[in-house]
Amino acid sequence: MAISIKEALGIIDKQKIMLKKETSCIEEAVGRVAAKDYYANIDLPTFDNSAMDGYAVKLEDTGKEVKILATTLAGEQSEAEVTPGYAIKIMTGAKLPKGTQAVVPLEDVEYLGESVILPKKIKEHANMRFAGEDVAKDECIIEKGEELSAYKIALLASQGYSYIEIHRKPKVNVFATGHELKMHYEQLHNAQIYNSNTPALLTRAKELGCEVTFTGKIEDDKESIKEAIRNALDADLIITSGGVSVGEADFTKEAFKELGMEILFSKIDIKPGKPTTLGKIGNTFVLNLPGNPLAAILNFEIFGRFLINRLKGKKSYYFQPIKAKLQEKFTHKPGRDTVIPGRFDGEYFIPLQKYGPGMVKPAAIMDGFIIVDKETESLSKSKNVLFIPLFCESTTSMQEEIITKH
Ligand SMILES: Nc1nc2c(c(=O)[nH]1)N[C@H]1C(S)=C(S)[C@@H](COP(=O)(O)OP(=O)(O)OC[C@H]3O[C@@H](n4cnc5c(N)ncnc54)[C@H](O)[C@@H]3O)O[C@H]1N2
Ligand code: MOO
Repeated sequence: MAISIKEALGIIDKQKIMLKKETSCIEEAVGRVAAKDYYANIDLPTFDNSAMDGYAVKLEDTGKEVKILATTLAGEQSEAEVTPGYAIKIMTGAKLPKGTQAVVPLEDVEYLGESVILPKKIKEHANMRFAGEDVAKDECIIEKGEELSAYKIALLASQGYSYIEIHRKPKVNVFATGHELKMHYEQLHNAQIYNSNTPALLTRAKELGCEVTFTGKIEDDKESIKEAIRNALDADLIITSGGVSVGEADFTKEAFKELGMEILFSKIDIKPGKPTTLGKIGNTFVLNLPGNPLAAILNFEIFGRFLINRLKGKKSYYFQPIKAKLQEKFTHKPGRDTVIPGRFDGEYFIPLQKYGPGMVKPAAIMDGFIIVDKETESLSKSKNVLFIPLFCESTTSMQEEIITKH
């Protein structure tokens, strides 16, 4: 019996995942997932310091002439103290001398040689940066399960961390069977087609942070397929496409079955992709996607991506859709929850004009998709839809307004 999309995701959610760890230097850890919590070793800033090149002063000297007592540069520890009638010249980032109540920028004073005249208004604590105002010592800076961006790596570096414990990349093995398939570097003969699914799944899994292996083209007999599966069982996930429906001349399904694959689900109430199957042999997950290219890709984006995020050890692995408006009224044949690929222009979701399950181009031009509920017959223009993006970087071919105004 077919299960719903949510039930299928629920099954993936409940799986116990065996996560392995490794240590990496922080610069190599971008895109990886932290395997433990990291805490601040020091306050940031580490000491009170100046935000401007200027003069450290007392507030009571506002508008007065003060003598320049000393100069302090970044990296220096000044012994001098600010007292009434005196200012200490200070550079950006330099430790604030004792007694500082504000820093006045160089350009705001009248320079008289050995003294300066301060402005008529000085705010308490102006241009002063305080220890711990950015990061407080002992606060958690990276949580276990967080994906490491370049800027989280900067945060680790600012705390003196050189190495970080991360989860191992999920190992993914991608498979191709089907005697009509040729690789793009081979010669096509009558009624043959190029295998576009394997390159799609290989590169997308890589893009999502997996270590990917391609088990070349396998002979279309059961023993060869079984041998290839046995060789791939050190992977966390084997992905295949094709041979999941009811057609003849496909041994993929049988080969997995004979190797003891436990079926987690085998039919989903989804269009396209009803035959998408997830199983497990030992600790290796097996995702059998439909052969139809768009069906394979859309189902990979829903179930494969979700599973990979779990295999990466990410703590936030649920989809976070973007609320978009539907550009035009949309009609839908009720029956199955349906995945509609489309574009997102920052405000509107625009379904693609053509998107048959056997097509390749729609996946290349979509920004993401919406999933229309099986009982929904139509969605009105401007209706809010839940858009699931493929990529988060939002760019366009035309220059757009980027400044927010009142
Ligand atoms: N009588 C029925 N026929 C079909 C049904 C059904 O329920 N009853 N389901 C249809 C649906 S839905 C889909 S999806 C496909 C799924 O079929 P398979 O997963 O068994 O895939 P194949 O038959 O091997 O291939 C389908 C289609 O995709 C092309 N293909 C396969 N692999 C690749 C690849 N690596 N790169 C590019 N294209 C590929 C293949 O040539 C076929 O055109 O079955 C429907 N039929
Ligand atoms: O449901 Mo199939 O998976 O149409 O393409």
